[in-house]
Amino acid sequence: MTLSPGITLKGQHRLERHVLFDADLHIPGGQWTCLLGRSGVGKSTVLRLILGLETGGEFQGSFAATDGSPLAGRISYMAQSDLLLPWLSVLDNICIGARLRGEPSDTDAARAMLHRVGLAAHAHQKPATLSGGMRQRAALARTLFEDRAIVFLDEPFSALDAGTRADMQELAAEVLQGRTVLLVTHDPAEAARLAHQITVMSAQATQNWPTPQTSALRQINAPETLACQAALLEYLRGASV
Ligand SMILES: Nc1ncnc2c1ncn2[C@@H]1O[C@H](COP(=O)(O)OP(=O)(O)OP(=O)(O)O)[C@@H](O)[C@H]1O
Repeated sequence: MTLSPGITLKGQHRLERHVLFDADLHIPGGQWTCLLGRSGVGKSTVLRLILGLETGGEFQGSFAATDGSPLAGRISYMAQSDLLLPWLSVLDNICIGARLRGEPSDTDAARAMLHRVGLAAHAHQKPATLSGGMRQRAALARTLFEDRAIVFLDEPFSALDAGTRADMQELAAEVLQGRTVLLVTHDPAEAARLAHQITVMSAQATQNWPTPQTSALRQINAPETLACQAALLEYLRGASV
């Protein structure tokens, strides 16, 4: 795999007449950055901006990969809604990226990924026959299967029960090792466990929060993980959008 670049973004995003956020983001290459902040502050908008998708507003500023090459085509994206195509089987949804690019897809590898997210027995079902958590795991499998240098995950574990969530965090950390990951989450415990960098976003600024000294992926019950989680939660409860 080629080295995963970092991303910088600096500027102001306006929605109609008001400033939604003023951001100065430095996302390090090859690491996990967890982005937190109050609902509606613009976390998903940051992802959509960098992806070149519609945001409903206007951005004045710039963003770029730190290696100077275009970002287009190097990012895989898992949105909050699973975006599974209802007329395709789960397995065909996993392979959709290759199919859209006109490339052959490695069905065995796709099946192996489905196995890893616990959906091997559901490969030929349509998304509508799955539970919300199963659909989210199918979307995660599709994103991991894309094998890109940069990965954007927007609340990817939000529909999962606690045990499955911990399992999927570990799977994603393993598969995406060395990738540049930008994870939007509302869960301080998730950030404390997974992040190399924690960034808290408000309307006025983006600021980095101290991560534990230990290396990610951290033990859920390690004292430094719990301390980071508690301090972050306390801060977020007091933070305004
Ligand atoms: N396509 C759009 N058109 C107009 N406004 C939009 C559009 N997408 C998002 N917004 C608005 O931009 C603001 C930020 O939305 P965004 O989804 O980025 O927030 P968020 O921090 O990710 O929220 P949450 O944590 O609830 O997912 C909200 O006020 C939202 O209504």
